[in-house]
Amino acid sequence: MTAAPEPLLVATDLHKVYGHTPALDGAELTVRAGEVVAVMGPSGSGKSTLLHCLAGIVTPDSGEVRYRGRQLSAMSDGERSALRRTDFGFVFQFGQLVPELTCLENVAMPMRLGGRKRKEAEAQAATWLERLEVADIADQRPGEVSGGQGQRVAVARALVGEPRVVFADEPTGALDSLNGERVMRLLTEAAHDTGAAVVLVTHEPRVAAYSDREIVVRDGKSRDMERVS
Ligand SMILES: Nc1ncnc2c1ncn2[C@@H]1O[C@H](COP(=O)(O)OP(=O)(O)OP(=O)(O)O)[C@@H](O)[C@H]1O
Repeated sequence: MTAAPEPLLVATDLHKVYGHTPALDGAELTVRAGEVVAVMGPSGSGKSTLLHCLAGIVTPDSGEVRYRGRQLSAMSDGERSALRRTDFGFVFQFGQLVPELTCLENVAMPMRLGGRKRKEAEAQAATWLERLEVADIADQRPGEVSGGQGQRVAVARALVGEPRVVFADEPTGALDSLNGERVMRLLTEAAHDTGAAVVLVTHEPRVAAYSDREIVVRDGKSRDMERVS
Protein backbone atom coordinates (compact mmCIF):
# COMPACT_ATOMS: atom_id res chain seq x y z
CA MET A 1 0.00 0.00 0.00
CA THR A 2 1.35 3.44 -0.88
CA ALA A 3 1.13 6.23 1.67
CA ALA A 4 -1.28 9.09 0.94
CA PRO A 5 0.56 12.17 -0.36
CA GLU A 6 1.34 14.90 2.16
CA PRO A 7 -1.46 17.43 2.64
CA LEU A 8 -0.88 20.61 0.64
CA LEU A 9 -3.59 22.69 2.25
CA VAL A 10 -5.13 22.13 5.65
CA ALA A 11 -7.96 24.32 6.95
CA THR A 12 -8.93 23.84 10.58
CA ASP A 13 -11.99 25.12 12.43
CA LEU A 14 -12.56 28.19 10.24
CA HIS A 15 -14.97 30.85 11.44
CA LYS A 16 -15.94 33.95 9.48
CA VAL A 17 -18.74 36.45 10.10
CA TYR A 18 -19.68 39.29 7.72
CA GLY A 19 -21.40 41.89 9.89
CA HIS A 20 -24.06 39.75 11.53
CA THR A 21 -24.03 37.11 8.80
CA PRO A 22 -22.12 33.96 9.68
CA ALA A 23 -20.36 32.58 6.58
CA LEU A 24 -18.15 29.89 8.15
CA ASP A 25 -18.79 28.14 11.43
CA GLY A 26 -16.10 25.53 12.05
CA ALA A 27 -15.34 24.52 8.44
CA GLU A 28 -12.43 22.13 7.82
CA LEU A 29 -10.80 20.83 4.67
CA THR A 30 -7.62 19.01 3.70
CA VAL A 31 -6.36 19.01 0.13
CA ARG A 32 -3.61 16.64 -0.95
CA ALA A 33 -1.29 17.05 -3.93
CA GLY A 34 -2.94 16.13 -7.19
CA GLU A 35 -6.47 15.52 -5.93
CA VAL A 36 -9.63 17.15 -7.24
CA VAL A 37 -11.92 18.15 -4.37
CA ALA A 38 -15.46 19.35 -5.04
CA VAL A 39 -16.99 21.72 -2.49
CA MET A 40 -20.77 21.44 -2.70
CA GLY A 41 -23.72 22.78 -0.74
CA PRO A 42 -26.71 25.11 -0.96
CA SER A 43 -26.52 28.75 -1.96
CA GLY A 44 -25.15 30.93 0.83
CA SER A 45 -23.74 27.98 2.79
CA GLY A 46 -20.19 29.35 2.75
CA LYS A 47 -18.55 27.55 -0.19
CA SER A 48 -16.97 30.62 -1.79
CA THR A 49 -15.87 31.97 1.57
CA LEU A 50 -14.15 28.65 2.30
CA LEU A 51 -12.40 28.76 -1.08
CA HIS A 52 -11.32 32.36 -0.52
CA CYS A 53 -9.90 31.47 2.92
CA LEU A 54 -8.00 28.50 1.44
CA ALA A 55 -6.52 30.77 -1.24
CA GLY A 56 -5.50 33.46 1.25
CA ILE A 57 -7.88 36.02 -0.29
CA VAL A 58 -10.05 36.24 2.85
CA THR A 59 -8.63 35.97 6.37
CA PRO A 60 -10.83 33.91 8.72
CA ASP A 61 -11.84 35.44 12.07
CA SER A 62 -10.48 32.32 13.79
CA GLY A 63 -9.09 28.95 12.81
CA GLU A 64 -6.16 28.51 10.46
CA VAL A 65 -5.17 27.59 6.94
CA ARG A 66 -1.79 25.99 6.38
CA TYR A 67 -0.24 25.69 2.95
CA ARG A 68 2.69 23.22 2.90
CA GLY A 69 2.90 23.67 6.66
CA ARG A 70 2.94 27.48 6.65
CA GLN A 71 0.08 29.39 8.20
CA LEU A 72 -1.33 31.81 5.60
CA SER A 73 -2.39 34.42 8.16
CA ALA A 74 1.18 34.57 9.52
CA MET A 75 2.48 35.66 6.10
CA SER A 76 2.70 39.30 5.05
CA ASP A 77 0.33 40.57 2.34
CA GLY A 78 3.27 40.57 -0.05
CA GLU A 79 4.13 36.96 0.71
CA ARG A 80 0.50 35.88 0.25
CA SER A 81 0.26 37.72 -3.10
CA ALA A 82 3.50 36.13 -4.24
CA LEU A 83 2.17 32.72 -3.23
CA ARG A 84 -1.04 33.28 -5.19
CA ARG A 85 1.05 34.20 -8.25
CA THR A 86 3.50 31.32 -8.08
CA ASP A 87 1.61 28.41 -6.53
CA PHE A 88 -2.09 29.02 -7.14
CA GLY A 89 -4.23 29.33 -10.25
CA PHE A 90 -7.79 30.68 -10.38
CA VAL A 91 -10.84 30.08 -12.56
CA PHE A 92 -14.05 31.95 -11.82
CA GLN A 93 -17.48 31.95 -13.37
CA PHE A 94 -17.29 35.30 -15.19
CA GLY A 95 -15.17 38.19 -16.28
CA GLN A 96 -11.69 37.01 -15.59
CA LEU A 97 -10.15 37.62 -19.01
CA VAL A 98 -8.83 41.06 -19.94
CA PRO A 99 -11.12 42.22 -22.76
CA GLU A 100 -8.50 44.35 -24.54
CA LEU A 101 -6.05 41.46 -24.91
CA THR A 102 -6.27 38.56 -27.34
CA CYS A 103 -6.86 35.08 -25.93
CA LEU A 104 -3.19 34.26 -26.51
CA GLU A 105 -2.07 37.43 -24.70
CA ASN A 106 -4.44 36.65 -21.81
CA VAL A 107 -2.87 33.24 -21.31
CA ALA A 108 0.65 34.65 -21.67
CA MET A 109 -0.05 37.43 -19.15
CA PRO A 110 0.82 35.57 -15.90
CA MET A 111 4.20 34.64 -17.39
CA ARG A 112 4.78 38.19 -18.64
CA LEU A 113 4.01 39.48 -15.13
CA GLY A 114 6.50 36.94 -13.81
CA GLY A 115 9.18 38.53 -16.04
CA ARG A 116 9.24 36.10 -18.98
CA LYS A 117 10.03 37.43 -22.46
CA ARG A 118 7.04 37.96 -24.75
CA LYS A 119 8.09 35.40 -27.38
CA GLU A 120 8.74 32.67 -24.84
CA ALA A 121 5.53 33.43 -22.88
CA GLU A 122 3.41 33.42 -26.02
CA ALA A 123 4.94 30.17 -27.27
CA GLN A 124 4.03 28.48 -24.00
CA ALA A 125 0.58 30.09 -24.01
CA ALA A 126 0.01 28.69 -27.51
CA THR A 127 0.72 25.14 -26.34
CA TRP A 128 -1.82 25.59 -23.51
CA LEU A 129 -4.47 26.92 -25.89
CA GLU A 130 -3.90 23.84 -28.02
CA ARG A 131 -4.19 21.58 -24.99
CA LEU A 132 -7.51 23.22 -24.07
CA GLU A 133 -8.71 22.82 -27.70
CA VAL A 134 -8.96 26.58 -28.37
CA ALA A 135 -5.84 27.18 -30.52
CA ASP A 136 -8.08 28.49 -33.32
CA ILE A 137 -9.18 31.55 -31.32
CA ALA A 138 -5.69 32.62 -30.17
CA ASP A 139 -5.90 36.00 -31.94
CA GLN A 140 -9.49 36.82 -30.98
CA ARG A 141 -10.52 38.92 -28.01
CA PRO A 142 -12.67 37.47 -25.20
CA GLY A 143 -15.73 39.43 -26.40
CA GLU A 144 -15.54 37.64 -29.75
CA VAL A 145 -15.58 34.05 -28.46
CA SER A 146 -18.27 31.81 -26.91
CA GLY A 147 -18.68 31.32 -23.15
CA GLY A 148 -17.27 27.79 -23.34
CA GLN A 149 -14.26 28.92 -25.37
CA GLY A 150 -13.65 31.78 -22.93
CA GLN A 151 -13.71 29.40 -19.97
CA ARG A 152 -11.22 27.10 -21.68
CA VAL A 153 -8.94 30.12 -22.23
CA ALA A 154 -9.38 30.95 -18.52
CA VAL A 155 -8.40 27.38 -17.59
CA ALA A 156 -5.31 27.67 -19.83
CA ARG A 157 -4.40 30.91 -18.08
CA ALA A 158 -4.85 29.33 -14.64
CA LEU A 159 -2.64 26.37 -15.54
CA VAL A 160 0.08 27.98 -17.65
CA GLY A 161 2.29 28.70 -14.62
CA GLU A 162 1.92 25.05 -13.50
CA PRO A 163 0.39 25.92 -10.10
CA ARG A 164 0.22 23.40 -7.28
CA VAL A 165 -3.43 24.27 -6.57
CA VAL A 166 -6.15 25.49 -8.93
CA PHE A 167 -9.14 27.17 -7.26
CA ALA A 168 -12.24 27.03 -9.42
CA ASP A 169 -15.42 28.78 -8.25
CA GLU A 170 -18.42 27.65 -10.33
CA PRO A 171 -16.20 27.45 -13.45
CA THR A 172 -19.06 26.02 -15.52
CA GLY A 173 -21.86 28.03 -13.92
CA ALA A 174 -22.52 30.11 -17.04
CA LEU A 175 -22.25 27.23 -19.53
CA ASP A 176 -24.69 24.69 -20.95
CA SER A 177 -24.10 21.13 -19.78
CA LEU A 178 -22.18 20.00 -22.88
CA ASN A 179 -19.72 22.90 -22.68
CA GLY A 180 -19.56 22.58 -18.90
CA GLU A 181 -18.54 18.94 -19.17
CA ARG A 182 -15.93 19.77 -21.80
CA VAL A 183 -14.39 22.42 -19.54
CA MET A 184 -14.39 19.99 -16.59
CA ARG A 185 -12.83 17.17 -18.62
CA LEU A 186 -10.05 19.43 -19.91
CA LEU A 187 -9.47 21.07 -16.52
CA THR A 188 -9.20 17.80 -14.62
CA GLU A 189 -7.07 16.13 -17.33
CA ALA A 190 -4.65 19.04 -17.41
CA ALA A 191 -4.51 19.16 -13.60
CA HIS A 192 -3.80 15.42 -13.41
CA ASP A 193 -1.07 15.74 -16.07
CA THR A 194 0.67 18.56 -14.21
CA GLY A 195 0.05 17.16 -10.71
CA ALA A 196 -2.00 20.18 -9.61
CA ALA A 197 -4.69 19.81 -6.98
CA VAL A 198 -8.07 21.37 -7.80
CA VAL A 199 -10.52 22.87 -5.30
CA LEU A 200 -13.78 23.16 -7.17
CA VAL A 201 -16.85 24.98 -5.85
CA THR A 202 -20.03 23.82 -7.57
CA HIS A 203 -23.66 23.11 -6.88
CA GLU A 204 -23.96 20.79 -9.88
CA PRO A 205 -23.57 17.05 -9.19
CA ARG A 206 -22.54 16.49 -12.84
CA VAL A 207 -19.61 18.84 -12.34
CA ALA A 208 -18.73 17.39 -8.93
CA ALA A 209 -18.62 13.95 -10.59
CA TYR A 210 -15.23 14.96 -12.04
CA SER A 211 -13.76 15.16 -8.54
CA ASP A 212 -11.96 12.51 -6.51
CA ARG A 213 -13.70 13.60 -3.31
CA GLU A 214 -16.69 15.69 -2.28
CA ILE A 215 -17.08 18.04 0.67
CA VAL A 216 -20.51 19.37 1.54
CA VAL A 217 -20.83 22.75 3.26
CA ARG A 218 -24.02 23.54 5.17
CA ASP A 219 -24.46 26.61 7.35
CA GLY A 220 -20.72 27.23 7.29
CA LYS A 221 -19.84 23.70 8.45
CA SER A 222 -18.15 21.18 6.16
CA ARG A 223 -18.55 17.46 5.93
CA ASP A 224 -16.42 14.99 3.98
CA MET A 225 -18.59 12.74 1.82
CA GLU A 226 -17.48 9.27 0.83
CA ARG A 227 -17.90 9.00 -2.92
CA VAL A 228 -20.58 6.45 -3.78
CA SER A 229 -19.57 5.12 -7.16
N1 LIG B 1 -18.20 40.08 1.23
C1 LIG B 1 -19.31 39.75 1.90
N2 LIG B 1 -19.97 40.66 2.62
C2 LIG B 1 -21.08 40.34 3.32
N3 LIG B 1 -21.61 39.08 3.37
C3 LIG B 1 -20.99 38.15 2.65
C4 LIG B 1 -19.82 38.41 1.88
N4 LIG B 1 -19.42 37.25 1.28
C5 LIG B 1 -20.32 36.32 1.66
N5 LIG B 1 -21.26 36.84 2.48
C6 LIG B 1 -22.37 36.10 3.10
O1 LIG B 1 -21.82 34.95 3.72
C7 LIG B 1 -22.64 33.80 3.50
C8 LIG B 1 -21.85 32.73 2.75
O2 LIG B 1 -21.57 33.23 1.42
P1 LIG B 1 -20.77 32.40 0.33
O3 LIG B 1 -20.67 33.27 -0.89
O4 LIG B 1 -19.52 31.89 0.92
O5 LIG B 1 -21.76 31.18 0.06
P2 LIG B 1 -21.83 30.18 -1.18
O6 LIG B 1 -22.14 28.85 -0.61
O7 LIG B 1 -20.60 30.30 -2.00
O8 LIG B 1 -23.08 30.77 -1.98
P3 LIG B 1 -23.46 30.67 -3.55
O9 LIG B 1 -23.60 29.20 -3.87
O10 LIG B 1 -24.78 31.38 -3.62
O11 LIG B 1 -22.36 31.35 -4.30
C9 LIG B 1 -23.86 34.30 2.74
O12 LIG B 1 -24.89 34.57 3.68
C10 LIG B 1 -23.37 35.58 2.09
O13 LIG B 1 -24.44 36.47 1.89
